Amino acid sequence: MNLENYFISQFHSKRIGDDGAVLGSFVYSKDAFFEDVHFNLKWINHYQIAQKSMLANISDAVAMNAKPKYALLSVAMPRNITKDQMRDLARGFKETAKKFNIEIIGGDTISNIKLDITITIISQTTKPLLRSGLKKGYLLAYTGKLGRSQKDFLKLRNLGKINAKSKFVNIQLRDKFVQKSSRYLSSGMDISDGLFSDLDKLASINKLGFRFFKKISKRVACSGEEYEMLVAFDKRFKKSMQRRAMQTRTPLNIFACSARVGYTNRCKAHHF
Ligand SMILES: Nc1ncnc2c1ncn2[C@@H]1O[C@H](COP(=O)(O)OP(=O)(O)OP(=O)(O)O)[C@@H](O)[C@H]1O
Ligand SMILES: Cc1ncc(C[n+]2csc(CCOP(=O)(O)O)c2C)c(N)n1
Ligand SMILES: [Mg+2]
Repeated sequence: MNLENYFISQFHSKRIGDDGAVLGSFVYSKDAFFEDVHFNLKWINHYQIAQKSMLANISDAVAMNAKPKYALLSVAMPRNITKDQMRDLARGFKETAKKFNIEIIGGDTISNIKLDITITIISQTTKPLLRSGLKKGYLLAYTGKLGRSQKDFLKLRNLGKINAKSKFVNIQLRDKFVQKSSRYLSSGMDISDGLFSDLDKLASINKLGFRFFKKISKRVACSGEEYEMLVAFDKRFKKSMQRRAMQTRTPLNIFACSARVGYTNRCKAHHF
C-alpha cells in the first residue's frame, strides 16, 4: 500500500473512497492546491491560481454528478503578498464560482511562507455517480484528449512559458456531458492523477481489471491534472453514450472493457 492510502486507511468512515462523500442529497468534497506542489508562482498568476484551484475542486462535484452549490475557502498567504495580488486571487475565486452558480459561504485566512489553498465544495445530486458499480464486461471511456497537462507542465518547468489557452490553466469541466449521460453510467470519476493511476482506483474498488482495445502511451495515461472524466457503462448503452457525447461536444474515447484480470498501474506514484 502506498503512503497516501496507508494514511487514508486509518479512517474508517464508509463515506471515504469516492470523489466526494454523499450525505443524503448533498455531496461534500475537498481538495488542496498548494504552492510548489500544484503550482509555482513563476508560472501562473494569482487570478489563474484561484481559477484553477476552484475548477479542480468543482471537478470532484461534477465527477459525482452533483451540482456545486456552496464553497468554503481556506487560504494561507505569504506576508509579502500585495493588495493587487489579493484582489486578483479573490476575483479568480469569485468569477469561477459565479460561472457555476456557487456561493462562497466562508473559509479561513492565515499567513504562512507559501500560498496554499484548500476548498470545500458542497454540492447536490439526485443520482450520485460513484466509483463503485462497475461490472464485468462494461465499457471504459475517457473524455477529451489526455496528455496536454503534463506536456505543458514539463514546458513550464523547462522554459517557463505556455500558451495562454493551455490546459494547465484553462480546465474545461465535463459537467454537461455527465448530466446528460448520467442515466447510462455505472461508475465514474475525474482524472486527476492520470488515467492509469485513476484506473487503479477503479480496479481495486470494483475488484476487476481491464482488457485494453489499443495500446495507450504513458505520455497520455500518466498525465495528471487533466480533469477529464473516466466513466464505465454497460455495452448496450454504447450508442446512447456516443450520442450524448456528440450532443455535448465531448470527445469520448472507449478504450477498454472490464474483465476478471489483474491490473498494474504503469505510472509512478504522484504524492509520495
Ligand atoms: N486526510 C484525509 N482524511 C480523510 N479522508 C481522506 C483524506 N485524504 C483523502 N481522503 C479521502 O480519500 C478518498 C480518496 O481520495 P483521492 O485523493 O484518491 O480522491 P480525489 O481527492 O478525488 O483525488 P485528487 O486528490 O487526486 O483530486 C476520498 O474519499 C477522500 O475524501
Ligand atoms: C509545482 C508543481 N509540481 C508538480 C505539478 C504536477 N502535479 C501536481 S498535482 C498533480 C496530480 C493531481 O494532484 P492531486 O492529487 O494533489 O490533486 C500533478 C501531476 C504541478 N502542477 N506543479
Ligand atoms: Mg485527493
